[in-house]
Amino acid sequence: MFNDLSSPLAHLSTRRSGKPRDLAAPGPSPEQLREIALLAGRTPDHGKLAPWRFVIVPNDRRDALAALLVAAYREERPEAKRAELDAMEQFARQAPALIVALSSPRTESHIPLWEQELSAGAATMNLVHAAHAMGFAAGWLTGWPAFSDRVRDAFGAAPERIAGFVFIGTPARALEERPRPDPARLVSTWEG
Ligand SMILES: Cc1cc2nc3c(=O)[nH]c(=O)nc-3n(C[C@H](O)[C@H](O)[C@H](O)COP(=O)(O)O)c2cc1C
Repeated sequence: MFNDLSSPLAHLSTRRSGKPRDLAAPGPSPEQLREIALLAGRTPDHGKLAPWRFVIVPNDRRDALAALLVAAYREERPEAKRAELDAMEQFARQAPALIVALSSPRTESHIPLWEQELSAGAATMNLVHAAHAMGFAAGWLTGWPAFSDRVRDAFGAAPERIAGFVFIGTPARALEERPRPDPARLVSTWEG
């Protein structure tokens, strides 16, 4: 069984993301989506900088997102084939709900950028955890859109970066396990 919510430990040991393209209704309500983002604000960060933020993409803005991704992709790759543009459209439209997680580093701070970016990754993971704790499944994607300056500029401004597109909904097909790290390589004991 995946995503067993009977206890925090049960959830951590059965946690499995949903594939965004396989996420269907029901998704979170607008209030739940906001709550998910607020819950992810409770993330460790050195220096209390909160070097991340979350942008909710309402469903009535998905067409606008699709148009943005297609235009940005075409601008960078004028020779793009129809299938590539279709993939951008599908990316923007998949799953019932979407939150864009931004890494928002404070460059004036003495806290190293690396630490701020680590915290942004942790905050994005907490978005996934919050969505799962509410009974949904989430999937964290980056792909081409996360590395396009034009797309980033539609959500924020440099030096911000898109940490991830977190899609949320209910798995329309049974989740399948993916390979997990070899415990022998994953954990060792320092022998000094
Ligand atoms: C930073 C980051 C970016 C990712 N981007 C993609 C992506 O673009 N496409 C993809 O198929 N999976 C991507 N993944 C992996 C998915 O989130 C994947 O479904 C996830 O690793 C499933 O693992 P889980 O079941 O342990 O949550 C990304 C993961 C991370 C952490």
